[in-house]
Amino acid sequence: MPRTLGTQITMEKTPSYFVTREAPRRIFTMSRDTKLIVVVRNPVTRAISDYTQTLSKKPDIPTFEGLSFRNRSLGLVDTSWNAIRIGMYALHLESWLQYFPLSQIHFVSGERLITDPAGEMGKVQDFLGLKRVITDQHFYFNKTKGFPCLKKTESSGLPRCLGKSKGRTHVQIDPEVIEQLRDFYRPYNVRFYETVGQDFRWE
Ligand SMILES: Nc1ncnc2c1ncn2[C@@H]1O[C@H](COP(=O)(O)OS(=O)(=O)O)[C@@H](OP(=O)(O)O)[C@H]1O
Repeated sequence: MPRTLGTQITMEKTPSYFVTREAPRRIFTMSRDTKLIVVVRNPVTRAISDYTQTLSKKPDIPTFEGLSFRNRSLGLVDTSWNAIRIGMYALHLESWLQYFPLSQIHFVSGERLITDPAGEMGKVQDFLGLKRVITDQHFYFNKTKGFPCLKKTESSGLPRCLGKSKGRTHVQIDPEVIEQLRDFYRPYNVRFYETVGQDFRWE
């Protein structure tokens, strides 16, 4: 971790920590005061996004429909496939709660991060105990990108959107498979909402 002054906070971003079994203990051992931020989105959309990203790097992989099930006609979802397993948020959260209180974990809605980036960033700043510096004035909706972008960056003063790998057009998936996955995730989602005390309204 980089060294910081007393007036600074260190931030580190590794999406895989949330689903890595040893991560909570290791981070707790390093600093029990660490604040954790997790961006969560509808696990079905997340799985399709994950698959779309992998497909762009390895075009020969099997279909999403094929990878999602151990036995599709029996509705047996393959929970060993990472794209599926990662979205079982309630399970992963349990490991973190063995070390960190819920008050030290903040969940950002991936959906609201797109529809209301300033609102979500406002809550992140509050959670970190920072003055709300990032506001609505920092964002604009870029029609070409189809996502909110920054009006200007600190370094160049120019507008900046996220790169091509963020906000790809998703692969078309059989609607029946989407329905099966929604059914699969529902109990995990409900348990997750109950644990964090927030309904993300994923349907
Ligand atoms: N402002 C803005 N611009 C572009 N994309 C945005 C933005 N806000 C959120 N998102 C969503 O971020 C998704 C990609 O983030 P990831 O977490 O998958 O990235 S990574 O794991 O760090 O590579 C990406 O997912 P996909 O749409 O599936 O590509 C976006 O939906």
